[in-house]
Amino acid sequence: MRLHVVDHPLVAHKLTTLRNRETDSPTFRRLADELVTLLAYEATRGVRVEEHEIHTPVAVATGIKLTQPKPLVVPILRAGLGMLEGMTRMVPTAEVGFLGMIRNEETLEASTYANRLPDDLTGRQVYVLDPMLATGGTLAVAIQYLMERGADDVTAICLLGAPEGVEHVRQAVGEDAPVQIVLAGMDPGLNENGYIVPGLGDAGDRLYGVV
Ligand SMILES: O=P(O)(O)OC[C@H]1O[C@H](OP(=O)(O)OP(=O)(O)O)[C@H](O)[C@@H]1O
Ligand SMILES: O=c1cc[nH]c(=O)[nH]1
Ligand SMILES: [Mg+2]
Repeated sequence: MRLHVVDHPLVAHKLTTLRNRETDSPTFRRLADELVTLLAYEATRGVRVEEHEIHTPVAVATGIKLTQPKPLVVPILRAGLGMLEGMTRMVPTAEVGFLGMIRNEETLEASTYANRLPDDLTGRQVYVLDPMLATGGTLAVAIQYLMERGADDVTAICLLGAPEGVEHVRQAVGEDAPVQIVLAGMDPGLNENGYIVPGLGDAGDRLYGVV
């Protein structure tokens, strides 16, 4: 499993504004959207492509195009929905499937309440979207499920992570798993409620104006 924390001043600048408790929901949504487009650039370096011949107005040229089957993008509802548009803007031909997951705020265990994915994920390259990687329980369950269903390459794009969460996912999927986590930032840890510190609070509530 590979971890990539994006090191770029624009990403850090947008993340700082995103964290600020004074940032309102419309601005939070716009920043999450902008951040995912920047992260997508890094996260898709390994997207599968094949040679593709085209005719320019001047000559024949060999370039590349995305291969079939298309990449599959899976936002984890609710908060992951705030990253979907930014991702599909970068990879417009991707197919989109959905997982609805909720973390029990007492036990911190994740459960799945919605599942709308293609029947067969054999050999699929999957991009999972979820802004927060806290204890890692949610992402570990999601990635394990996608791989059990046949996905053979999974990249999780998250805005913020904590070391405990990354290690939990690593333990769950295994060191050699074809899994990559791309983060805009890694925070020092979690508080007693399983929230990322300093973090940005509840990503879903902030995206969708829940006070
Ligand atoms: O790493 P974990 O400890 O599992 O926590 C992270 C999860 O918690 C948040 O979702 P939440 O359960 O609050 O659902 P929501 O998207 O509906 O807000 C977040 O979007 C992740 O899915
Ligand atoms: O810090 C956290 C942890 C879990 N979910 C969130 O939205 N934020
Ligand atoms: Mg939430």
